[in-house]
Amino acid sequence: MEPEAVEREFDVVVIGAGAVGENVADRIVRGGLTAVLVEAELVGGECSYWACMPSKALLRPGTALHGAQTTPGAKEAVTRTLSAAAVLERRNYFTSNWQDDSQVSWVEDTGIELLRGHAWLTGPKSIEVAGLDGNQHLLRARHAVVLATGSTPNTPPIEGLQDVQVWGTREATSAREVPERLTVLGGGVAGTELAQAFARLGSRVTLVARSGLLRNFPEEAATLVAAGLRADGVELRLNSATERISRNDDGTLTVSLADGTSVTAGKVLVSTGRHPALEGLGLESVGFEPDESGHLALSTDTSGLVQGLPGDDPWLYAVGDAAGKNLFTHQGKYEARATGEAIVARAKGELKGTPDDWSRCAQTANQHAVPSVVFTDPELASVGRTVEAARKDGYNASSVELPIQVAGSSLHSENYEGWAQLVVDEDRKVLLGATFAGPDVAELLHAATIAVVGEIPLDRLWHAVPSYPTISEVWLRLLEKYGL
Ligand SMILES: Cc1cc2nc3c(=O)[nH]c(=O)nc-3n(C[C@H](O)[C@H](O)[C@H](O)COP(=O)(O)OP(=O)(O)OC[C@H]3O[C@@H](n4cnc5c(N)ncnc54)[C@H](O)[C@@H]3O)c2cc1C
Ligand SMILES: NC(=O)c1ccc[n+]([C@@H]2O[C@H](COP(=O)([O-])OP(=O)(O)OC[C@H]3O[C@@H](n4cnc5c(N)ncnc54)[C@H](O)[C@@H]3O)[C@@H](O)[C@H]2O)c1
Repeated sequence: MEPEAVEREFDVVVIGAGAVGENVADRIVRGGLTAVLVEAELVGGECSYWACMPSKALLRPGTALHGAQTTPGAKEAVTRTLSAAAVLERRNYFTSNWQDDSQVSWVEDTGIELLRGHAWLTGPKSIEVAGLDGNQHLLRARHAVVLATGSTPNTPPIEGLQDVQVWGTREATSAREVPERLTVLGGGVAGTELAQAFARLGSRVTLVARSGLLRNFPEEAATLVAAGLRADGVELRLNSATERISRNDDGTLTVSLADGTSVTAGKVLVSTGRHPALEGLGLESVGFEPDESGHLALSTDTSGLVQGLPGDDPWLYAVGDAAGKNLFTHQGKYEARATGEAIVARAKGELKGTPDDWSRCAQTANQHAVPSVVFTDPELASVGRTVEAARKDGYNASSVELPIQVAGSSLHSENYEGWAQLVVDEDRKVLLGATFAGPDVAELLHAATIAVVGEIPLDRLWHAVPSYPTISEVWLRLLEKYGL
């Protein structure tokens, strides 16, 4: 006879120990409450093992090499190409060889209880866990349950896709070999980054996008990235719908496009977006049903509190990719810090209702200043609103843009090409957004994030003098062009 599962009680149950779940639990125990973190796979989640870290580890050596190759004096010293084996080895190092011991130690040292297994809700504040130890565990949350379950790749409606084996981003980022030919489906951030990474490692890459490349960014910036990919030999098949995928006798995969042409490669990477991982979580037991597409989506307030639950006990939260707002590790961790603070404050009776904007319990930056970097070469870094988004949101917005041509950029590398844009709220004379594209512009971004979050008036920003000779001098040129 199976032993009866024993119910254990914690102040907070966090489902999912990715970067986001870890940060919520950390804030909870720092606030003096108890937390259990339930994880079905590796502690550290997607970012550490199959997303940010391995993809950036695959990209960085190519960027470093290209940096040297475009700097006279250094380029003469570069006589060889990337060592794919060494790059993959370095990637293995950054994923800790897919072992989570160090993150488990951190969890334990922080005072968070870790439970390995698959969790689901059975009712309000009640969770069941199929433990990896073979036992069933029942958990009861005194104050809150946090869904930090991440996201799941979308499966595009392509005929034949279910019958062949393709790569998702997990398989690409953990690849042990570099395929001779690779077809990438999807012109978003993941597809663009991984197309360049594999091209620089030696694959012949074709990227198929049903519309343009990096459509969520200003066109001038995306065009520079497209040129960077083409220079690396990536064939871009833009505005090309994929109709069918089939396996050939030699094991290769042929992707047939709507224009009648086709692309054949040993591997096909499908990177066509992601949706919150909320299926199988027992959300039906607390009243949520999937939409027509079969997906569940939750709406959350600025503290991460799930909206639409019966009663007024604030107990269910969703953060990070699971909340579906901004699919970035840094923003998910920001949400986690705010949610953790809010749960503690509510438990202590210090927070009633919705938190004030810009307070420690609120994710206010989500509405104004989400930074993101596409780690291609050239890089694309942006924060806040594009001019179109600003106008759509009712702002009286203007923009100023320039190619990046300053002393710092010309010293940085030969034929440096970059582009920068500031988006200005004409009523308040503050920045609503900024975009930079070009080699090594990622580190310019935080200055823009500070300016947007701080709502620094432009006539005060004028006094923030960029050092000479740096690429940041483009700030001065942009403000001059604006009229200061
Ligand atoms: C290829 C790629 C590259 C990326 N690069 C970047 C980048 O450079 N910078 C950046 O900011 N973002 C990047 N992202 C996005 C980033 O990876 C995600 O935003 C981030 O991982 C989300 O963290 P999370 O904790 O919300 O989810 P996850 O990291 O997915 O963690 C969720 C965890 O929950 C667990 N889980 C799920 N369901 C259950 C359950 N029922 N019971 C128990 N455990 C469960 C999962 O096993 C998982 O460990 C990238 C994404 C991809 C795909
Ligand atoms: N550097 C970073 O911060 C980084 C890197 C990679 C991924 N990410 C995150 O991971 C998430 C997932 O990345 P992603 O690139 O998969 O998503 P994405 O939303 O950035 O791009 C998805 C792409 O797939 C295309 N697409 C969607 N359905 C399609 C279909 N049926 N057929 C063909 N194309 C289709 C879209 O047009 C789009 O170009 C992103 O939201 C991003 O936030 C971040």
